[in-house]
Amino acid sequence: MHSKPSIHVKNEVGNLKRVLLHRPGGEIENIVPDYLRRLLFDEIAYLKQAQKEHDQFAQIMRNEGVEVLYLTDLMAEVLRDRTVRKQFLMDFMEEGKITTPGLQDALQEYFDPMEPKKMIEKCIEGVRKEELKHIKPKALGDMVKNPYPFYLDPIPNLYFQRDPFASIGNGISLNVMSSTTRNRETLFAKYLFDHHPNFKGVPRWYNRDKTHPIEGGDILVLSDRIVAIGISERTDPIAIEKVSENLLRSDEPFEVVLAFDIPKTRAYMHLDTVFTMVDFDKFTIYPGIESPLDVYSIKRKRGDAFHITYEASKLENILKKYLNLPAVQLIRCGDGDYIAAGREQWSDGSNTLAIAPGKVVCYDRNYITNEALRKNHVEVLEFDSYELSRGRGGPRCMSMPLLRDDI
Ligand SMILES: NC(=[NH2+])NCCC[C@H](N)C(=O)O
Repeated sequence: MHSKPSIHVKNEVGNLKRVLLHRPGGEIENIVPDYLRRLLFDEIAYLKQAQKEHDQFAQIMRNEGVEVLYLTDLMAEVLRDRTVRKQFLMDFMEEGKITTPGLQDALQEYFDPMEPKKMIEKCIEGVRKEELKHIKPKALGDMVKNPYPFYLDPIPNLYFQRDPFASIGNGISLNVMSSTTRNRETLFAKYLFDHHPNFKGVPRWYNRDKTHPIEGGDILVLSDRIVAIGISERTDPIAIEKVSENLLRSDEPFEVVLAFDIPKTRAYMHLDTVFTMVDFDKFTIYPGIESPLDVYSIKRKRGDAFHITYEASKLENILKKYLNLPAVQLIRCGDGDYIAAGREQWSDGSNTLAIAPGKVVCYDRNYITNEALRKNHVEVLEFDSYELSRGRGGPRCMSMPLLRDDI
């Protein structure tokens, strides 16, 4: 048992103490129009501006006393160990579909002189064809010509640190991503939790060797008793059941998992694109998912049995009942206006990151929703959002809380 756990997240809104980010880098400049869709982007983004915005986001949190960690720094520490570095590269190549021996050797040679930080950045950025000069063909696959411009694909969605793993209580769900392009992101998380001295021994409620996908944007820790998980385009009910079983059987205080069945569409790919918590009794919600919204509760009964119940009641009532509150407030994206709601949801107006009860970080472009939040006595800290928003994710998607105060 740890004396001081490295993961402690028992709610969505308690004072944020430590957060994990990835600052977008060269991978953004390897997104080309032909592969936009497969890379889950809708537009070509301008990196310099995206980095400026990301730095503003990090600075807002630092100003509020949050310790900001970067994935590349932690991974560089992990890769200082030569054996781990070697194993990581093998795994990374295999998952990047580099399986022919000539190409494997050439890539190994290419990465070999690099410092760990440089190597990890390069893994994320992707490796273009012209970067590898000397490939000694050893198999048919090394010889055939292929017009695809990369040996290793870029990983442009890594700045959405919310998704590859999720902190729940003192453990994590090490996720299986629903797309090939994002699944390599979970390898970084695996190496972090397997090998970084600060993260060893953290319990896992799910693991990346499983078959059914679940992504962190669907997981909301509503309280130390209640976790909400979206059944979405990205998260399968079978994965939700598995996480629930492991979590509810553990010695964590969690008692109920609420599964929210949201529409399976790109615009609302995760629960946190349509529903986030902004205070202990306040939520933002995109009105397009409200009625009907099917919610199921998963509870552990005596012994080892689990009960799954359809919650036949309005969302407000379900939240009141499970969070033990006399009232809850739902604050609508676009302040309830149909056109504004659609526009602002598309740029993640409902995707707020709470850094304290009633204090959230938001994109500045969603000014109607931000005003609605303020009207409802929520403090909103804004930053620029021209470019980061092109990746279809907002402040919550871009951050993985590692430590939060209990409420
Ligand atoms: N937690 C989130 N809502 N993440 C948004 C991820 C956006 C990313 N382009 C994807 O499609 O996967």
